[in-house]
Amino acid sequence: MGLYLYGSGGHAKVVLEIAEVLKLNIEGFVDDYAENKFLFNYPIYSSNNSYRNEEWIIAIGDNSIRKKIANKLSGTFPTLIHPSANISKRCLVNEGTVIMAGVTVNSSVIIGRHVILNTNSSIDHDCIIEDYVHVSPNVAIAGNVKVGECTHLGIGCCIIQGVSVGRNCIVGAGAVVIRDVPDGTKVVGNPSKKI
Ligand SMILES: CC(=O)SCCNC(=O)CCNC(=O)[C@H](O)C(C)(C)COP(=O)(O)OP(=O)(O)OC[C@H]1O[C@@H](n2cnc3c(N)ncnc32)[C@H](O)[C@@H]1OP(=O)(O)O
Repeated sequence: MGLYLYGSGGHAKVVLEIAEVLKLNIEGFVDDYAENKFLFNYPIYSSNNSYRNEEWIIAIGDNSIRKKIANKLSGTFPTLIHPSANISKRCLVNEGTVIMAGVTVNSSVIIGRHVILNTNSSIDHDCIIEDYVHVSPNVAIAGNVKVGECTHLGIGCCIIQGVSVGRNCIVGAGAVVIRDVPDGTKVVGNPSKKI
């Protein structure tokens, strides 16, 4: 049984390289919208093929699409952790989550299902990162922060300790979050404000 990557876009290319460095048995990609039949010599299949209890990584950056696909796929969802990531032995990483090169996760953190911890992001002690969150490259999250389901933290933003960011939020690139962010809010700037 091999691993299928659902999606064949830019994010999937980066996920592929983690699977390769981990020497996993990669079957190929699944993408109904791909223009080509292959990506880097791996086949791109249709989602209409018959799949039985396969291993999947949903390699799509958009949180709501990732959630939708997770809810319709059956099989197993491994976690992919790049060997250069520095993950505390006292944290919990749930199924389907991808952790990219250079990420740091410190003690007592809980990471949900199908989360993306993108390149060089840093998550400090006692944080809770809920399902389907995307933490973009170079994000810095201080201790005791909570990030709600499906929230996107934009590239290079930072969040001070103890703050709670709600569900379905967007934190803009480079934002500095110093206060709680309610569910469904888009914030930008330093200090971050709703737009
Ligand atoms: C590996 C990867 O590629 S991972 C993906 C990484 N990508 C990201 O992190 C993208 C993050 N996205 C952003 O920062 C976006 O700008 C968003 C989502 C915050 C806003 O996007 P939109 O809703 O389309 O807003 P829009 O571009 O219309 O801007 C609205 C206003 O907010 C301002 N604004 C937008 N983003 C930011 C930002 N990051 N910081 C400060 N101000 C911003 C704009 O200048 C504009 O201000 P104005 O009305 O005074 O002209």
